[in-house]
Amino acid sequence: MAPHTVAIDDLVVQTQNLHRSFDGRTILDGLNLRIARGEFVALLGRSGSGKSTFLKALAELDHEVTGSGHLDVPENRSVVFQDARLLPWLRVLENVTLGLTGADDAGRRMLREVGLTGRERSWPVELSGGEQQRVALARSLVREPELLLADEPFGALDALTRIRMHALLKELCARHRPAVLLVTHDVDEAISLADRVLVLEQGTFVEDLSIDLAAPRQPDNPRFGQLRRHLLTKLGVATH
Ligand SMILES: Nc1ncnc2c1ncn2[C@@H]1O[C@H](COP(=O)(O)OP(=O)(O)OP(=O)(O)O)[C@@H](O)[C@H]1O
Repeated sequence: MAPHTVAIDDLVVQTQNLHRSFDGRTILDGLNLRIARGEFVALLGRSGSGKSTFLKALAELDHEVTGSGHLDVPENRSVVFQDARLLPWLRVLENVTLGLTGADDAGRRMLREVGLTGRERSWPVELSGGEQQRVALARSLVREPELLLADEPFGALDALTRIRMHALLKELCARHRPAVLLVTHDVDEAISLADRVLVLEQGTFVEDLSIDLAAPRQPDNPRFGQLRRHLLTKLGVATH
């Protein structure tokens, strides 16, 4: 695997030799990663390979991660999970601006950006799963984070909604420019969205691939197919 070069003064994430084990079982085995400002990185790996464990380490939600090196992540970061995790007793706009003072206008703008103008006063329970995830994205981006950590954010959505959400996330990232670490099990999602795709296997990154594909990234493009086959092979899936 060729090392990925990133300008040293423009790093948003830097991990050195990150380790995590559970009950004597090594899950992260000395991971080194650098993510540059505004870079979109997708993280693939088989179920149980440690993707969420790695994301939790970057979110500083796991204080038992060890390593002889260090973990640098910005304070201003947001996390989005597979379930929107909205507070049911707060209206949509209040969910977006929770913890921020004087942010109603920014919250309304964000809700417009995610296509939810007119739903500011709705309760979360009145929204579909896709709409709730749009609110979660608005909540995460209204803070203009330097780093957006997303753990299978579209995993629970139907295929059509997922494609719409991909387009939305691309648009939002182009406007707000956070660095992104997107955990996904969906190879096409990774190729469609990311500048760079990592594959985690047996505790280490076995691939760090730049996606050299111009927009629009269509799955029927031959180069898309090549990248898909390459990544599936790295994931141990036979492609004939
Ligand atoms: N708190 C915990 N206690 C014990 N084992 C854990 C804990 N969290 C994760 N693990 C184990 O670590 C391994 C990696 O889990 P993790 O959730 O990071 O995988 P993943 O790649 O995100 O999987 P999936 O794609 O299925 O979500 C799994 O074997 C899991 O059982």
